Amino acid sequence: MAKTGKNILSISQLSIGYGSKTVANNINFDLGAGMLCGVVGVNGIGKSTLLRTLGGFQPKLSGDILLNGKPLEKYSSSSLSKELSVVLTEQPASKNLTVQELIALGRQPYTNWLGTLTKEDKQQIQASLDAFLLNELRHSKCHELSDGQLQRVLVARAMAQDTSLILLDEPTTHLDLYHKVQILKMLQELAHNKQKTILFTTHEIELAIQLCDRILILDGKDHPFGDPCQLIEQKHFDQLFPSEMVQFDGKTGSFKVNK
Ligand SMILES: Nc1ncnc2c1ncn2[C@@H]1O[C@H](COP(=O)(O)OP(=O)(O)OP(=O)(O)O)[C@@H](O)[C@H]1O
Repeated sequence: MAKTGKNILSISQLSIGYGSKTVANNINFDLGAGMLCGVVGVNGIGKSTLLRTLGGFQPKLSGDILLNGKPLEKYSSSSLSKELSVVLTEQPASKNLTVQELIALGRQPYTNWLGTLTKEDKQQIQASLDAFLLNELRHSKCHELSDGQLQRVLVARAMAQDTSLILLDEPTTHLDLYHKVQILKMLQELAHNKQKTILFTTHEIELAIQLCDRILILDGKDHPFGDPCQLIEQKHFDQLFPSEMVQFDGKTGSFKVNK
């Protein structure tokens, strides 16, 4: 089960955007160890912008991002790589690497300048191969993999990096329903069993409701955050899409198309 306690990620009064263009402001939420959190919202509302800001790829406009109690901008890139791993939608640059080699790259923050893998590094790589069912594929080249297999490899690399926070941008894109559920369940297990804090953007709202411990709804106004059941009770999903087309059914936690 997810644990509460000390916050791994603490966001207050955060504004995100590009130069003079504010994409979203007044974002507030906290995540403890062992929590799986989905970020949902309509196209263009700012999910990827938030993820890139939390990952340190672009500056915040204002507000506070605390990672393990320390402002994100105070981390050096080498110390940040031991606290935060990011899985983006882009394909890996080195698709000629084998699955095992790509996952081993997750150990880079811990290896010496020769890149020598210690016993602990090798154990972490093996644990990541096991957790994401990649043993049989360990010697396959990444360019030979299906989208679902590649996504598992990318998340396994983040697991090998062994950071307290893992951010993922749309990890279920291009996957069929079975493989969407598979990857989200693996993320849930990683969060709950290894006490990782995991935040991902998604359009799979119904799956996020079923599997996440917390959901952040980017709605262009208040950005509700909380336990999925609580957000349903407070009717926060009802306004997400224009009601003439799609309606949310709070009893089933699913969306229905108006015929
Ligand atoms: N590099 C950029 N410079 C300026 N504006 C940008 C840039 N990238 C994105 N935007 C704008 O920021 C807003 C939020 O985009 P973002 O990609 O974060 O939304 P999103 O919720 O992830 O969308 P989607 O669900 O379609 O992936 C959009 O209006 C987009 O046009």
